[in-house]
Amino acid sequence: MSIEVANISKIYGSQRALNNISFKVNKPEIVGFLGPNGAGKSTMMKILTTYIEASEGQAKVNNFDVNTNQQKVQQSVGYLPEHNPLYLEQYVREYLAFNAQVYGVTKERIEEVIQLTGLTPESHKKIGQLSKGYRQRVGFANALLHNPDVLILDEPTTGLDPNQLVDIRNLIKSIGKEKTVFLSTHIMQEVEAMCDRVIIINKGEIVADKKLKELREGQEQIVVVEFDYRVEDAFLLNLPKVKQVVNTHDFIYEITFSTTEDMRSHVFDFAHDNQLKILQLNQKNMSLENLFRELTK
Ligand SMILES: Nc1ncnc2c1ncn2[C@@H]1O[C@H](COP(=O)(O)OP(=O)(O)OP(=O)(O)O)[C@@H](O)[C@H]1O
Repeated sequence: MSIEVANISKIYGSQRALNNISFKVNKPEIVGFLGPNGAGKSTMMKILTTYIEASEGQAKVNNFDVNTNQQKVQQSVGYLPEHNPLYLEQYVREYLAFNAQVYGVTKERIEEVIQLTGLTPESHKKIGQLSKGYRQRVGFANALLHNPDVLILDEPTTGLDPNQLVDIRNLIKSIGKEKTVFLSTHIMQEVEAMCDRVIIINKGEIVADKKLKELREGQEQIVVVEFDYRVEDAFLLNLPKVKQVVNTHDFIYEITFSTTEDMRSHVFDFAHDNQLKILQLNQKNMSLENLFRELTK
């Protein structure tokens, strides 16, 4: 087992930031740790990376106890903290070389992680000269330096532009084929795009632990369609298996179907038959969003 958390609590003064949390993560697996602001995500990650100690309970990473075997835990984990502490005056290679020394890794490995994280074109620059996305890549490169089995990423894509978002997501997905990735986020699309499983935390307690596949199965589906013209909601209710139609904006409609079968082709045919032009047509998996709203409100 890569991560094993048993009855962990963390108390700050009079506040219980984590309350009796238990979960396990296998290898290879990408698990999204999802929760609203202040839910306790970073606190849990800091405990797993030995930055802080839990008040109660036990946690193991790569079978090493975070309290009694901190060094082994640190060797097993690559950590990308929420506020990545980079030295802006240092050059990319200089920064990585410094940390490589700490871990005792080779120069070849530095070049390997630079390549792996797509840093090559920017690797001659000072960290302060890099865009946010590239700084994030430096954080990734740093977390990967010692080739850890477990990656703990605290909100790895916050503040990235859509292109960099896609690159970093792809990077995480490819890493997750071999390693354990435990990443926190409060963005549901992030979980849907990358994760095998989601653990939802609210006010320091786990409120859901589910495989994404399970969530997708047996649930309803929403198709978002934009026409070039206003359509009566009631008219769209003639679509097969339709449950609800909501006109969310101008000519944009969210149509809920009580099936997991991809209904976009039916919407397309419907538009064609009724001389409507489609300006956008997307499938939205609402199950995670519904679950999140229900469990964290
Ligand atoms: N060092 C600290 N001292 C006191 N309270 C703290 C400390 N660190 C965190 N907390 C509190 O613990 C709770 C959980 O915080 P945490 O940072 O773990 O949440 P989070 O889920 O990561 O939030 P966000 O999504 O906003 O980053 C919050 O109420 C926070 O104010």
